[in-house]
This record gives sequence, structure tokens and C-alpha cells, in this order.
Amino acid sequence: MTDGSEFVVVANRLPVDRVVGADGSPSWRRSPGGLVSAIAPLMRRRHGTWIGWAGSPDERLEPFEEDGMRLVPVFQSSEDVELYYEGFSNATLWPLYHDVVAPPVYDRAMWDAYVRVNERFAEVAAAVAAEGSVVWVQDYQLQLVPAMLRKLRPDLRIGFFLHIPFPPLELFWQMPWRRQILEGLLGADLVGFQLPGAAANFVRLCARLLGARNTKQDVHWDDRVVRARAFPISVDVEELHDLISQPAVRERAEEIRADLGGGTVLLGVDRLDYTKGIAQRLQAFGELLSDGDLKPGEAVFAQIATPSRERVEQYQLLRDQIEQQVGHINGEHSELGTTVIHYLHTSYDRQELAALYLAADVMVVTPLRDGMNLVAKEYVACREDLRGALVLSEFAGAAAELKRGAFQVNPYDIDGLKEALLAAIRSTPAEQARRMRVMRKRVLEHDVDRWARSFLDELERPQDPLPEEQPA
Ligand SMILES: O=P(O)(O)OC[C@H]1O[C@H](O[C@H]2O[C@H](CO)[C@@H](O)[C@H](O)[C@H]2O)[C@H](O)[C@@H](O)[C@@H]1O
Ligand SMILES: O=c1ccn([C@@H]2O[C@H](COP(=O)(O)OP(=O)(O)O)[C@@H](O)[C@H]2O)c(=O)[nH]1
Repeated sequence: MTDGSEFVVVANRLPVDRVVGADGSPSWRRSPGGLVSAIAPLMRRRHGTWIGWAGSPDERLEPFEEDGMRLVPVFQSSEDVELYYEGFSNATLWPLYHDVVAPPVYDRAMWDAYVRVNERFAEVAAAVAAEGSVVWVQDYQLQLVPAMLRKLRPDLRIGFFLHIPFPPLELFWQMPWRRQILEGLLGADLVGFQLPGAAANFVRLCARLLGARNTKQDVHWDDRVVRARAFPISVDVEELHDLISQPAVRERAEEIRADLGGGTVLLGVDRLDYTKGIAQRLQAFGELLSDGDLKPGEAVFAQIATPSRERVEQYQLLRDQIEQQVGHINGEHSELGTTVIHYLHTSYDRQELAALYLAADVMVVTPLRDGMNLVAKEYVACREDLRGALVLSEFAGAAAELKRGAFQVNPYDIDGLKEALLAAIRSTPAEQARRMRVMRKRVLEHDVDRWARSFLDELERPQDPLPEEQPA
């Protein structure tokens, strides 16, 4: 047995990105995002190890220390990246788990690669985890790891968290390898989801597909009780507070507003993903201009579209579609010096994002389906001034917590979307403050640190005994 790490996180990606300095020398920088900032302090306290892919194919790297964390890179060949990451993870699981908003690809070579790469992650985790330690596996790319790891290391306490939605039985049933995926997840002691509905889908599927005994929140499997619970992820409120307190960020927000021409600023910040409902929000905005409800210059839309999964066909099609749509709306409605949509196909650092949140009068978040949507919560966390309005899709996980304060929309209902955009644009400071207060209370009380702690507390709670089987 190993004398390795007492706390291990296993995720597709390491929490660092490689950067090349001015002199050409490479170094590592912590990746942005709440997950990393939530887990990093825990990692340091518990002598943790993070296992993941370093981001470049065909490169074998030795374990290294960075930012107080021990990082263990997992190898991926170009073929693995193509079949496991771009293929089974992002062309099969991603669309299937997001309500089939794009058709999933079912390909046996992709599945084989998914099994192979999951095995590799499980082997690395088995080699680095100390006796009886806690291993926390993250997300849909690694659903087979819990069972593979349990087989190698039955002494471990294994948790799994799914960051994206978990589909209802009627959709999951399509999956040719449905049984293997459920059995993979059932290797965990605790399976965490963003919402209670997803946990219920999982429990129901285990009963129907595997014939597993269950209670409302537990599955009895392999002489163990596997808990299924919801833990809605959140944002690093303290980090965002520090960012918006920087004078440079505040000045930048003013500069952005001035550059955008002084009208009401609508903002979208998304990975360029077909689940995010970018086309629907732009259509609604374009129609408001065509109908004369908005005049060019009166309102301006800034859409940040972060490049994502660019070698997957659906993402290439989406980019063409959105760029054509932006060109069309701008061509129809912009005037010299007054562009109606500012479309930026790029990724920004935390400072610039915080400045954008401060500059936006209306934050537009309209996914067709989204596990949580941290952007919505980040906007709320940044608006300490109680100004600004959030237009939020009913199909974002965040809606469960923010619906009382947000202007809620069904993004498939373009008329409803237009009404919500207008209502948000025309909301008074008093209404904005009332709504923002409700949303801020929730986000501030349930930040990402609380999310990580509540998951780990539940994982480390002593195992429940299997209830006696009732005679038939
Ligand atoms: O790593 P990529 O392929 O570039 O994708 C980025 C991440 O996208 C997904 O995010 C999800 O997790 C968020 C935090 O829990 C949640 O707010 C959002 O709704 C989800 O879509 C994905 O789950 C991650 O694994 C990716 O790294
Ligand atoms: O240019 C950008 C755009 C987005 N983000 C961050 O990426 C995350 C996106 O998370 P979300 O849950 O909204 O969606 P996902 O992309 O994970 O599906 C948020 O923390 C954003 O602040 C970023 O750092 N730079």
C-alpha cells in the first residue's frame, strides 16, 4: 500500500495552465475559476494531490509542485484527445446530458477510448492515494473512474461530482453503454449533482436499469449504500469582492461603458457552446430593434463568446451560425459610430470580466440547458451597488436559487424573451435593488467554499448500514 496523498482530486484538466514568459521560458499559472479556488486551500491543508491532463497531447510530464499543490499529469495521446475528449465526452455525453439539443454521436471507437482513458486516470489515482484517503472525482469525462478505482483500492472513500445536468430516464435510455456508465458511478460512496432533480433521475435509473434497491436518495449496490445528493456549486465571493474593489477594475468598467456609447449595456458571457442559447438572445434583441421597441444607441449588446472545443463539428457549425447572425443584425441596424452588437470571440482574465460585470446594466444568461452557470452568480456577487438586472433562463441550474430576483425566461419563447429583455432594460433602480438583494443573499450565503465543504462533510460521514431486506 502507498504512503501517498490523503486527499486526491481527479479531474480531466489540471488546475494550472502553461504560460510562456517574454524570454520564452514556460511556467505554470493557476487556472481561473471557482472550482480551483475552492479546492486549492483544501488541497494545501490536507496535503492534497490533483490528478489531471496538462492540456497538450502526446506529452509525458513528471509530477510537480505548484502553488502549494502536488500535481500529477495524466498522459493523453492525440488520438485519446480526439476520441475520448472531443469524441465521447463532448460529442456524445455533452449533448445527451443537455437535453439532446444537438444530436449525440454514438461511436464504438469513442467509447473504447473513454474506457481506456478512464482506466488510466483510475490507475494513477490508485497509485497516489494514501491508505483510507478521500478521492474526489470530477465530472462527466470520468464517470467510469469510481468503479475502476474501487476495484483497485477498496480502502478509499470515493466521491464523484457531476457538473452538468443528469438526464431523465427517457433520454439516458438512448445511451448504448448506459449500464456501464451507471455501474461506473456506483463505485462512488457519494454521487453529487447540481440539483435534486438530477439526483432523483440517477436513483430512478439505477432502479429501472440495474434493478438496484433504493430509497429516495440512496442506491443499494454491491453490499454498499451509495448516496445521491444535490450540492449546487457556487462562486468565490471573496475573490470577486477583491477584484471589484480594485480601482483599476472600476476605472476599466467606466471605460467600457464609454466605449460602448453610453446606452443601456446588455452583456452575455459564454463559452461558444450550443447549449448557451446565444442565437435565441440575439434573435430577441434583433427583433426588438426591428420592431422599433429599441433604437440603435439606446441599447447595445456586448457578447463575449469564449472559444471552446473548436475541433468538434457542432461547435464549428455554431460559430458560423452566430457570426452570420451577428453580421446580419449589425448590417440591418447599426449606424456609423453606433454598432448594436459587439461580438468578441475571445477569452478574458478575471479583472476584465469583473469590469464587464460592473459595466453591464443587464446580464443576459439564456441557456437551453446548463448544469449551473457560474456567470449568473458572478454577476450577482459583483453587484454590491445593488444595480443591474439579471435575465435568466429557467433551464440554467442557477435558476433554482436565483429565480425570485431574476427576470426569468424560457429561451425557446422568443416573444417572452423580448418582453423580459425590455422589462429588465426598463427596470427602475428601486426594482433592481429589490431583486438584487434577494439574489445576493443566496449567493453570499452559499459560496463555493460552502459547496466544497458540504460535499466533503457528506462524503466523510460514516457509511450507512445496508437496511435489512424485507421478506416478499
Ligand atoms: O474544459 P472545457 O471542455 O473547455 O469546458 C469547460 C467546462 O465546462 C463545463 O462546465 C460545467 O461546470 C460549471 C461549474 O460546475 C457549471 O456552472 C456549468 O453549468 C457546467 O457546464 C464542464 O462541466 C467542465 O468539466 C468543463 O471544464
Ligand atoms: O472570457 C472568459 C469567459 C468566462 N470565464 C469564466 O468561465 C466560467 C464559465 O462557467 P459557467 O458555469 O458559466 O459555464 P461553463 O463554461 O462552465 O459551461 C466562469 O467562471 C467565467 O467567469 C472566464 O474566465 N473568461
